[in-house]
Amino acid sequence: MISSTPQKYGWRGQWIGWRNRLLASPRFQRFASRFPLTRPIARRRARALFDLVAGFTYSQILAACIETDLFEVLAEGPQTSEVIASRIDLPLAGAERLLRGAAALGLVEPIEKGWALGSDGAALRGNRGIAEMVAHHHLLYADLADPVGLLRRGGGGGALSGLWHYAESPHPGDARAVAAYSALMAASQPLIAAQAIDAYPFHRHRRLLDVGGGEGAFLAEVGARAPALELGLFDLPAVGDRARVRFDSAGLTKQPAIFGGDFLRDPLPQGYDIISLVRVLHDHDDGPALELLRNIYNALPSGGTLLIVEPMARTPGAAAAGDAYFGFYLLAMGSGRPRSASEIAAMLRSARFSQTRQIATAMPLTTSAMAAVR
Ligand SMILES: CC(C)=CCC/C(C)=C/CC/C(C)=C/C=C/C(C)=C/C=C/C=C(C)/C=C/C=C(C)/C=C/C=C(C)/C=C/CC(C)(C)O
Ligand SMILES: C[S@@+](CC[C@H](N)C(=O)[O-])C[C@H]1O[C@@H](n2cnc3c(N)ncnc32)[C@H](O)[C@@H]1O
Repeated sequence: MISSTPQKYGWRGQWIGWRNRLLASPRFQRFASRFPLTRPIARRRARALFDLVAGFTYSQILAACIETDLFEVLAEGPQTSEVIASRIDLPLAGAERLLRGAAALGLVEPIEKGWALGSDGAALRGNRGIAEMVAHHHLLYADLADPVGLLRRGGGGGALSGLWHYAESPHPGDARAVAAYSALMAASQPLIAAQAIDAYPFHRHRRLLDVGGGEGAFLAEVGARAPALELGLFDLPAVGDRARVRFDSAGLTKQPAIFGGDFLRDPLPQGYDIISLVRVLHDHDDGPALELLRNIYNALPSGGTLLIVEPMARTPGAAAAGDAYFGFYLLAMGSGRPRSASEIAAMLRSARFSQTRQIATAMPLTTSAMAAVR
């Protein structure tokens, strides 16, 4: 065990110590909750702390709404408790308990003689990918039942890692193994693609290669927005096969080229003036991540662009998503970590890229972007 030697952290450390002693004092808390000027602040902070303590219950109420298809039922219009109970296949008491809980969270709304979809329920329903994410969270939830154990083990080895470890298995070509994860990624891709397309001028390029492009959901969206762009996709062979099926039915003007291989071992195809890495870099530990960046550097022409799109750590206003959610998600997955924009920029420089620049996106909570030039 490392002994904690007293250290001096300057005036900021002293201020934090004084502030924390005050905030922890029951007498101060009692005073602040009663004094009219501090009462709103005390209530707000208590509410935020309560959400932190009880948030897993809220998530499970949401999971029950998704599993029972409650939002779909309410999207047809307001309904009585009795009708809802029969439609979502719960006893009346159970349905009413769920409806009350969901109403408290803004997901549904009580209305005369019944219930309607709430405003957050409606926003959530508008993004199908979120429902898919919620539905697969039972895997992460199981892994997080023992968070300290997970941290001690260094992550992985649990329910979530089983979903994606095909990529590191000795036979990563198994169609069944890749199906669930690839479908999940494709379903959640619209959340990401729309922001990347709004933020980055793809039409200025001629040929785009999406590395780790999954089933091709990202390319299909970019292709629809920039039809002159020639498209290519690189992923494991079994995943590429799934992309072929999607492209066949997507009605793109030109069929994208599909390359099957291992981006850590095989050379990437050349002749593309932009390569994208969408939700890929953060899946990998630093060593393989740097290998991948070097592989991309070697494939790009001089002046070619690498575009990295993924949630990033320490993003102002989105640190809870980057550092807390994705930090622990990737821990449970068993490899990778969310990196900050400056960490990614440093990795890009060690892979000999230049002109790294962050690209502002509309929703950094789920998507940040960075470009660099060979
Ligand atoms: C109309 C009236 C009366 C008033 C209008 C007022 C007004 C302007 C309201 C705004 C309403 C509005 C437009 C709301 C919009 C809400 C939105 C866009 C909400 C979006 C929420 C997004 C969420 C919750 C996203 C969640 C994403 C998750 C959990 C993603 C998980 C991704 C994973 C696990 C990816 C894994 C990839 C891997 C494996 C790590 O590589
Ligand atoms: C998190 S998914 C992202 C998929 C897609 N870009 C998206 O955002 O929906 C990571 C992708 O990288 C692929 N992948 C992982 N390891 C790989 C490897 N060594 N070689 C090629 N592709 C790999 C996976 O098959 C998967 O499609």
